[in-house]
Amino acid sequence: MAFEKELKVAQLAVARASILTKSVFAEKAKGTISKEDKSPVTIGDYGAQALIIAAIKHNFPEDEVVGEEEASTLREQKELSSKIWNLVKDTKLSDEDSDTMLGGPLKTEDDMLNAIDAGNSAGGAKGRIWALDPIDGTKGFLRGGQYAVCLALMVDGDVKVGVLGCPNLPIDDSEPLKEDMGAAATDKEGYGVLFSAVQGEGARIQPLTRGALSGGHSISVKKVTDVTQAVMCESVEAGHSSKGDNAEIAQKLGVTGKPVQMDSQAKYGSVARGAGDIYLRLPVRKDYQEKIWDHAAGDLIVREAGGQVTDIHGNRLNFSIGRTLRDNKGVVATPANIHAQVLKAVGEVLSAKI
Ligand SMILES: Nc1ncnc2c1ncn2[C@@H]1O[C@H](COP(=O)(O)O)[C@@H](OP(=O)(O)O)[C@H]1O
Ligand SMILES: [Mg+2]
Repeated sequence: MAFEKELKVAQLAVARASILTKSVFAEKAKGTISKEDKSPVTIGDYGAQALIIAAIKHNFPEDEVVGEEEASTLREQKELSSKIWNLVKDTKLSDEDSDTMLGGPLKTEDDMLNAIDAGNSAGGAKGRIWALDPIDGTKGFLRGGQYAVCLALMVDGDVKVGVLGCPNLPIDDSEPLKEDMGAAATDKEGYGVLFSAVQGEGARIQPLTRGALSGGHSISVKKVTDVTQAVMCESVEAGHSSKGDNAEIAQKLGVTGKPVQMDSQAKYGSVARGAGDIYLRLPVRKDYQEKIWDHAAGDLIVREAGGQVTDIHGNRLNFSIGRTLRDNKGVVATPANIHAQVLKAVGEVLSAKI
């Protein structure tokens, strides 16, 4: 098996970081942190990035990381920094051997800040580079909905390993996709999954509960024989993907069900396990460049599960040109057998607008 150690480190690091984000949310849910306070997401984001980068650097010191966050403002906010440090230093997996593999907990607050800042790679087409989004779907995290801890390894610009921690998705693959799953799910039994894929070796899912990683099975997209019955999923945020265009495309395809709205790369995971079928991300602002950390893991997981992922023009997402996907516009992720049909509808609706 290729990239065995990379996969293990990524799975364990994402699991450990997911535990941290869940504990931050639990504080918020208890009311210790007020509803208006946005700091939980900041704490979760920085903390998760520190834990994951520390694990990568311990195991693969030469590798680079493209991480969404950097610590310059945190270095000025001592109180926030020490709050995050208190969580980071205590976040452990339930299995001690696994913690040891990750290099154990970080030693000092300064180590934590340096780990966060090590996510400063410019990306590109050469060498081993990890793409990391410590909390994708910030809005979802804050409202108790879907969010994801996302990590992918690219080698020479090609995604080889992808892992998505989705603490609020149901463990049961056959549970129908619902918008409010997250709100019901936080810290309840039966929720929390980890998706992973290695290029050429398929995609898997396993439960992400109490930090233990066990069990799991391979997953595949649903074989959609009648596109009118397909389940579509889209962003919650109207500013991230055009709902109007999505509705027109659905109509053109004859899809009758309402699209399921959820934040984060949980959408990619849902398509990969056959709970959702079509994920469209339709540009709202022409000048917006998608970030590689918002797509790298999901792109591989869907493709390894038998799906196809392109932009709205039918081009593969190009992760080799830096921190953004500036060569691509939007995303069309579907089971391979209906991709051409969906892409055609996307093209017809969007070209009529130019
Ligand atoms: N104008 C825009 N168009 C598309 N995506 C955007 C956007 N502005 C921000 N985003 C990205 O959308 C991500 C969330 O996607 P989704 O809507 O699928 O949940 C955000 O990730 P973060 O939540 O990590 O900041 C952010 O990177
Ligand atoms: Mg994101």
